[in-house]
Amino acid sequence: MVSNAPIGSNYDRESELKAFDDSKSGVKGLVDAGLTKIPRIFHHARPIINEPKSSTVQTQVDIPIIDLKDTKVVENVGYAAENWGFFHVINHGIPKRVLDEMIDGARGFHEMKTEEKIKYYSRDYSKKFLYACNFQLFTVDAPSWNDTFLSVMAPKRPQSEELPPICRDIINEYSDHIMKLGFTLLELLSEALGLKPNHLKSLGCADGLFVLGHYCPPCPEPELTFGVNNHTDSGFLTILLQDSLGGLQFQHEKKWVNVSPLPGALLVNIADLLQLITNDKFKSVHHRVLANKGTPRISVAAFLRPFHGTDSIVYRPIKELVSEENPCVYKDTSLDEYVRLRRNAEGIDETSALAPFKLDP
Ligand SMILES: O=C(O)CCC(=O)C(=O)O
Ligand SMILES: [Fe+2]
Repeated sequence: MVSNAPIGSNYDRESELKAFDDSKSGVKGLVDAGLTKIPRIFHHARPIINEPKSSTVQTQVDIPIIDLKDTKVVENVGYAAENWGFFHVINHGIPKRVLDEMIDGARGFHEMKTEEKIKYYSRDYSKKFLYACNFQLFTVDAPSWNDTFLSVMAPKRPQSEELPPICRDIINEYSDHIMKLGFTLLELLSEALGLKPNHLKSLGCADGLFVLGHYCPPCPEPELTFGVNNHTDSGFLTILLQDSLGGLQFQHEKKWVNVSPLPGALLVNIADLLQLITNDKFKSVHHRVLANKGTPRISVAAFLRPFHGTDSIVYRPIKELVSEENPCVYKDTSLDEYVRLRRNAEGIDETSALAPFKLDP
């Protein structure tokens, strides 16, 4: 594996990672302890401080806004999925109260007393609810400055007592809404592909729902790390709720675009498996979150994805989307192989996690 580890980083990294993980209090714990410099394990090999800003970030870009009540919604959503991979959705029908309570619930969880929160700290992915600092803490070259909880909401809801009381009700309510919205989006995307409305749903694109609550506490040296490392999402579709701070950027025309939060809107992005089954028609694009000095940033990402235990399922481009003019570009790809190779590719920034599955690499 290519290493992105900072030059001169010949310290006992494994021990530092382990000691940090054993504390079970995440990056929030470090900040609460009054840290003024970030630990070396968080130093990125290619930090934001080394990026020539003017040439890498586009500032004045209007990202697509999809109005679900617009008569041209199918055409609009298809255009955005093909040309941007990211779009805002408005008139989605989820009440503002639910969005606000979901952000507050995620904040409430991460700001609980450490002794209550550490009960949930785990890397046992068979659990329905767990929290950790970086689920890939030990495999990435530098972790993100971010603590996350993960709640597996479909195909089967967790038992009530598996969810923390502080956010139990809102995670359930939010997930009901997100599932409905997810079905609507999959219908629109199916139609935009010229398929029957239920096509993507019938392929299992919304069988699994993971809800992730991210918390990026203020970072004393934001220029040396990232709030969320550069990545593409691994499922089919991601629906993101973010607070008003901003910091998310995605790749468009080889530059980073800043996503200014749009109050009341949700941000949707195409993930890798949807790019694969649409034979590259829809684009799963790289994105990242900048760390910041000032205020904790909260975001909630809902992943529509396959569910645990479906590792042997094989994905391939939808046959209706393949033709002589549009030949199939992917080999048959099993979920477990995709997950395994994806892990190996972490930290190699611009490489698509789908690259190993291309027929003509
Ligand atoms: O927090 C964000 O804005 C983005 C989170 C994200 O990209 C993810 O959870 O995959
Ligand atoms: Fe993401």
